[in-house]
Amino acid sequence: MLSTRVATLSQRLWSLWLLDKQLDRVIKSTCLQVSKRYATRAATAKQEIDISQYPPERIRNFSIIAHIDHGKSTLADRLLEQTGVISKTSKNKQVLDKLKVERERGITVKAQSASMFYEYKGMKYLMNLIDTPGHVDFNYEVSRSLAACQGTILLVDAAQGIQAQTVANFYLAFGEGLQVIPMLNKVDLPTAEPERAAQQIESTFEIDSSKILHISAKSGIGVDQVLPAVIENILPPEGSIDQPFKALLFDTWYDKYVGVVCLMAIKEGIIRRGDRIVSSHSKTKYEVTEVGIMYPDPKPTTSLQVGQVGYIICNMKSVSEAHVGDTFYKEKHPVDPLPGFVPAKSMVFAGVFPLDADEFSKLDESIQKLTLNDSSVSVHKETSAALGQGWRLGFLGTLHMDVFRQRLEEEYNANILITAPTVPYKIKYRDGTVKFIKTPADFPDGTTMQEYVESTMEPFVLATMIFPEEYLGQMLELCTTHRGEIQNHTFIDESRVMLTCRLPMSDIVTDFFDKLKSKSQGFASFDYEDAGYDDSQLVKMEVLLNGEPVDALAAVMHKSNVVTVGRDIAKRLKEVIRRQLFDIIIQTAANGKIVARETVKQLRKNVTAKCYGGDITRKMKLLNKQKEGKKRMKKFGKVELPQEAFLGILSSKKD
Ligand SMILES: Nc1nc2c(ncn2[C@@H]2O[C@H](COP(=O)(O)OP(=O)(O)OP(=O)(O)O)[C@@H](O)[C@H]2O)c(=O)[nH]1
Repeated sequence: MLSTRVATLSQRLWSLWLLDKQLDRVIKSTCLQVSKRYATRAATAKQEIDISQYPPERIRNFSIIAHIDHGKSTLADRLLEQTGVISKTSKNKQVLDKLKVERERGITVKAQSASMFYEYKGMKYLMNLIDTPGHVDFNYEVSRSLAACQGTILLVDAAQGIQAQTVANFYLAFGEGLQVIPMLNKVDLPTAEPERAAQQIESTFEIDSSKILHISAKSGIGVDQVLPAVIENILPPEGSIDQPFKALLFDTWYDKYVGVVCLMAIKEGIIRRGDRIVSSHSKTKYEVTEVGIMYPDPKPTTSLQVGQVGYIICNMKSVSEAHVGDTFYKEKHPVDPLPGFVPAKSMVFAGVFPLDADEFSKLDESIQKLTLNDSSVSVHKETSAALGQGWRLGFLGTLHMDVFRQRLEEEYNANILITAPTVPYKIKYRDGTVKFIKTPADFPDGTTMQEYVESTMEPFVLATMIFPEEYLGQMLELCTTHRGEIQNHTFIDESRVMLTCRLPMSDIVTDFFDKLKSKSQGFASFDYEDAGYDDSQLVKMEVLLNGEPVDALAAVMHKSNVVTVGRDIAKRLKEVIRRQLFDIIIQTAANGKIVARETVKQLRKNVTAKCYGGDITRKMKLLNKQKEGKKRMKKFGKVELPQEAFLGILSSKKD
C-alpha cells in the first residue's frame, strides 16, 4: 500500500519537474523571440536607404483598378516578387491585404501602397504601386489613391469580361485625367475568352484592343511585360526639387509603436528627418521624425523628394489631426494648398449600442480608435429610448458597415447591437427649414406631417448593371418593382447588356443586390453613384411590442410599400423573437393605423428536455449555447430581442 503511494508520489514529482523544465524552455524561447524582434526593429530603424538618385523622370506612380476579384492583389504580389520586395513563397499571398478582415473575406478594404526598384533598358526606376479595393463601398479609397498616381492598370478578368465596377473605376480614373492601361487577367483559365473581353473593352472604352496585354497574375504568364508597359505608357510625375516643399496627404493610420503615420505624395521639393512642416488645414506645426517608403512595410529613407510617394512620421498626437486631402509645407516656405478631396459622404446610417450599458466608455474609445483609421465613417452620439446611449454611425454602404462591425468585434472585442441600416431622408417644413433625418425614430409622425411638413425627399442613385442578355426581362422587372426609372440599355457585345437605372438608395441598402444576384444566377454585376434627392411620399412605420413602440425598430418607407412591408416586418419579427413565458403581440403601425399583427405564443423552453438520462456534458453544451445566444439579446420591457430582429426586418418581399 505504502509502496504504491510512494510510487505515485514520485511519479507526480517527476511530472512536475518535467513541467517546470518545459515552462522554463517556453519562457526562454519567448524572451529570445521578443528580444530578437526588438533588435530587428532597432536595426532596421537605423538603416535608412537613399532614394535621392530617383528624380521624377525615373519614377512611376500607378495603381491597379478592377472589378471585385479580378485579381488586383494577386498581380500586386507578382510584381513585388518580380522586383524582389517579397520572396516567392506560398505564404506571401495578397501581401497588401494587411487587415484581418481583408484576409478573412478575401477582399481589399483599404488601399495599400508599395514601392519597388526596377531596372529597364539599363535605367533604374522607383515604381510606386497602389493596390485599391474593388467594391463600390470603398470607391472613396480608390479616388484618393488615384490622386497620388499618374496612371493606372485597368485589370479585367478574361473569363468574366468587363463588369459594372470595371466601368465605374474606368470613369473614375478617366475623370482624374490618368493614363489607363487595360490588361486582361486570368488568361490561364480554360473558360477565358480574351478576344471577346478585349472587344468589350474596345467598344465600351474606345481603347484599341490590339494594345491590351494578356496576362495571368496567378501563373505569371505575361507578367514580365507589366512594368515595362507602365514605364512606357504612364507619364512621370511633374514638379521640381528646387521648388518649396509641398505634399498631399492621401492616407493615414495609427501604428501602436510609432504613432500617426501619414502617407504623402510629394508634389514639389524635398523633405528630411528634422524638418519642420505645417498643415495647411490647421496651421499646426510638426517636426518630422522619420520619412520612408512602404517596402511593403515602412522602410526609412534619408529623404523623400518630388514625385515620390512615401510616409512621414511627425509628432502628431492623434490621427484626427491628419486630414486626408491636406497640403503640408515647410514652416519657412508657405505654399498654396492643393485642391484636396471632396469629403466622403455617408450613404447609410445605423445605430450602434453596447449590449451591456457598462461598456459604453470602452466602446466609445474603440469607435474613436477605429474611425481614426477609417476617416470615411461619420460618428454622432445618439440616445434611444429602447437601447440607451449609443452612436449613429454613417457609412459609405452596407459592406462598409459590415466590415466596420466585424473590425469592432474582432480588433476591439466589442459586444454590440447594430440597428437596421437607413438612408438619410430630407424633410422640408412649411416654414422653409430643411432637416436631414438619419434616425427613423426622428421622422415626423402622421399629425406633425399634416401640420408642418411641406415635402419629404429621399436619396437616389444611378445604378449600372451588366448581365447576359437572357436576364434582361427579369432585370427590367426587378428595377420597376423597386421604383426604378430605366435610363438606358446598350449591348457591350453580342450577348451582354449594360443597363442604367435611377433607383431609390433605400432599396439598395436593403435587398436589391441580393435579388439581382439570385435572379441573374450570380451573372449580373452592379455599381452605383449618387444621383441626388427627389421628392417622395414617405411614411414612418412603427413597431409595437405588447403595445409599446420600440424606437430602434422604426423604419421609413415609401407610401406604396406600407402594407406589404408592414405585414412582412411583423412576420419576420415573429420568426426571430424567441418564445417567452408570456404571449408577445407584435404590431406594425403607420400614420396612427395598425397595419399588421402577429402573436408569439408563450412557451417554457427547456433546452435540455431532449437529453434523457444523465449525459451532463451534452446538457452543459446546450446550456452554454443558450447562454451564448442570450449575449446578443436586448430586453425591451419584458421582451427579449435578438440582433436579427434589428437587421433582418427591412428586407421586404417585394419581388
Ligand atoms: N486562375 C487564375 N486565378 C486568378 C488569377 N489572378 C487572380 N486569381 C484568383 O482570383 C481570386 C481573386 O483575386 P484577388 O487578387 O484577391 O482579386 P482582387 O481584385 O484583389 O479582389 P478585391 O480586392 O476583393 O477586389 C483569387 O482566388 C486569386 O487566386 C489568374 O491570373 N488566374
